[in-house]
Amino acid sequence: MALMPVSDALAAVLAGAAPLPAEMVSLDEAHHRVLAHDVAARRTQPPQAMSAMDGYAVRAADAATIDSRLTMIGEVAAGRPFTGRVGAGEAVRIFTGGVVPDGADAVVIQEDTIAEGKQITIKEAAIVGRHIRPAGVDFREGDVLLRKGTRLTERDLAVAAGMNHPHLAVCRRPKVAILATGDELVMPGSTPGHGQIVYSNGYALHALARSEGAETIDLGVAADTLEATTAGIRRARESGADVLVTTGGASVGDHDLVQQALKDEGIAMAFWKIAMRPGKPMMHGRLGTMGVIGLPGNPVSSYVCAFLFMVPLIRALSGRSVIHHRRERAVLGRDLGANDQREDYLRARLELRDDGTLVALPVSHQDSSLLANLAAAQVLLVRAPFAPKAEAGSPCEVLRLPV
Ligand SMILES: Nc1nc2c(c(=O)[nH]1)N[C@H]1C(S)=C(S)[C@@H](COP(=O)(O)OP(=O)(O)OC[C@H]3O[C@@H](n4cnc5c(N)ncnc54)[C@H](O)[C@@H]3O)O[C@H]1N2
Ligand code: MOO
Repeated sequence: MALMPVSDALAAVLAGAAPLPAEMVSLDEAHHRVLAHDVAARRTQPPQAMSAMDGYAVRAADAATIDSRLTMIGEVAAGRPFTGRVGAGEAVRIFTGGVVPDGADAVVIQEDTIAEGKQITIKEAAIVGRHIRPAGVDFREGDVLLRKGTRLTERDLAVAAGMNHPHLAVCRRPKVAILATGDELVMPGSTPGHGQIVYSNGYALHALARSEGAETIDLGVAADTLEATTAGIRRARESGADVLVTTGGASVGDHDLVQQALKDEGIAMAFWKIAMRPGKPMMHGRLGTMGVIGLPGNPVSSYVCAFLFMVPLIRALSGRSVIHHRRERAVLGRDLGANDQREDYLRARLELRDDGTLVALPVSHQDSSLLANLAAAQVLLVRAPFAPKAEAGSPCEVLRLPV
């Protein structure tokens, strides 16, 4: 049976994944949240022309020559404007952030003056506009500086504050419930019995989902029975999860019960098995409004499929305008043989050569159980189905893994 291409599988996972409803949060809570609407400035910044330096506000024509003498008629500081007007031969003491008084068209910094009482001697010629920030030079009321779909950086929070928005409308965080399966799993720190394996997948899945802005719900590990797996699925639905991510039990073995349990619960299955390595037995469907991603149990398969499918889904539900991983160009660090029908995602190290070239060096063992080289890799090197053999130095495409 032909396996589903990765791009079709991703399109199926994202089909109908609309941004979750908006909620208002304070700026303190808005870091890394996703804007639900465009945000326009509520004020002009700076609202009036302001001094960029400490010195004297003058008429440039009066201070155009060295040793010009001016009379100081007042003072302006940030927040305390001068109400008068600067006339011929006059200067006003001004500080950084002070409103430039009427009549003045330049600021002479104090290092370029000699002050004796109210007499100011100019030691550096003034230039019209010098050291003045014109009104609106940063932004004007109504300017849209933050767009819907933006994941807010700390710099975005500062600009939102500057635009006078104490709260922002952001999309609700997706709730992602994570259910592991497997009788053989024991928790880190315990002493595994013969044939037992230490549970690891969930740690990467929770952290990855949270770093993408999801709220995660830990459904623990279900034993390899239909009852336990079904109970886990039901708890996901009761918790109001937007997405259920299962890991393990996805393949064809007698103890691989996830698909059966999902079917018994009435899943509308979109696909099972994709043309991808690692990750062939991945499945996806919908249980009512809850999206379901059934990840394979092999630790590398579980992580790589989560990175390729769960992450874009979380981004789409979060309302982000950019949801896809971006492929980068690199060159191969070693020869690779021809590929088969499965799109390959090879764990690789990334090196930056002195000439600026990025070199991707696939690790030699790509078995999907090997956690050590997953942790050591910086990128996934993507090889198309049936890609011919390729020599070291030839171009390739990589996806950077999160740091
Ligand atoms: N006859 C076939 N066998 C297999 C096929 C196939 O097409 N035909 N596909 C293989 C591929 S590819 C994959 S990937 C695996 C996926 O298997 P499952 O999803 O059923 O995963 P499990 O059997 O439950 O576990 C596999 C492996 O991973 C360990 N595991 C599982 N969960 C965790 C966890 N949370 N933390 C750490 N390790 C975990 C588990 O102990 C197993 O060693 O199927 C192949 N077989
Ligand atoms: O798809 Mo499996 O992940 O190759 O081992």
